[in-house]
Amino acid sequence: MPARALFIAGAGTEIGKTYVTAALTRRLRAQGRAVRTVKPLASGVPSLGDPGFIESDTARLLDAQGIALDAEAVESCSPWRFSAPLSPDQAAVLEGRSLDLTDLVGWCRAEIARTEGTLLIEGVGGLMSPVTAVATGLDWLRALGVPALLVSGSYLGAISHALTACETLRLHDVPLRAVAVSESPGAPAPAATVAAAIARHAGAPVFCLRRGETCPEDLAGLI
Ligand SMILES: Nc1ncnc2c1ncn2[C@@H]1O[C@H](COP(=O)(O)OP(=O)(O)OP(=O)(O)O)[C@@H](O)[C@H]1O
Ligand SMILES: C[C@H](N)[C@H](N)CCCCCC(=O)O
Ligand SMILES: [Mg+2]
Repeated sequence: MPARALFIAGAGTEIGKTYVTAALTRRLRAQGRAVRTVKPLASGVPSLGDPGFIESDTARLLDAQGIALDAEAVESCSPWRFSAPLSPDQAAVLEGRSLDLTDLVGWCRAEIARTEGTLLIEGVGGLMSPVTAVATGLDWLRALGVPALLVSGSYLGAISHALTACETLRLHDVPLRAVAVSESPGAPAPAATVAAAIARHAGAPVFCLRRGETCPEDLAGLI
């Protein structure tokens, strides 16, 4: 039985995708549900031996799954890792490497087929950040044919960024399960106010994770 898969997309980069994905992973596990979380493509990743690796998306997602950090676990979570904190296509060029969308999609499909329960797939950067020289995260998501959870911040401007991503998903017939607003530091408006504004236009349920908060039960219930 293939996994129920969900792609976590961002209205932008460094917006809270990993924070929300890790929180959602912990909540699903607490509910006794089988869940696996992957970040297939990552940039800005130090080498495994670097002390900073513990702050990487891969390390944080493995920790949320209760998986010990070792080379095998890292490879199975994030097979394409690049060190430059840039768009993955640019980071790959700096290492003399390249990536084809067919390989990325093929890997994800194989993981969906072999995973029991729920498979959470964190994207990279924002929804339309390049993932290869010619493809964006939207191309990746459309090729997978799985629903999305969109992560927004609550900074000034976040409403338009989130609704622009929602509209893009709608125009491309990508099912949007929910929007999760992850509170941004120093935002001028309460995150709940930003979430309510997004909810008026998003056409999907909107949830809010204040700073340091865990994943709401009813968000996990939707997945
Ligand atoms: N609700 C929150 N409470 C506390 N910290 C948060 C929250 N949302 C985001 N952060 C923190 O903000 C920083 C950026 O968040 P995160 O790494 O999840 O972004 P991202 O969208 O996954 O970034 P990337 O595009 O690099 O994958 C991290 O240090 C994260 O722990
Ligand atoms: C380094 C950063 N945290 C992400 N891993 C990659 C962000 C790529 C953004 C590309 C873009 O949309 O401008
Ligand atoms: Mg992340």
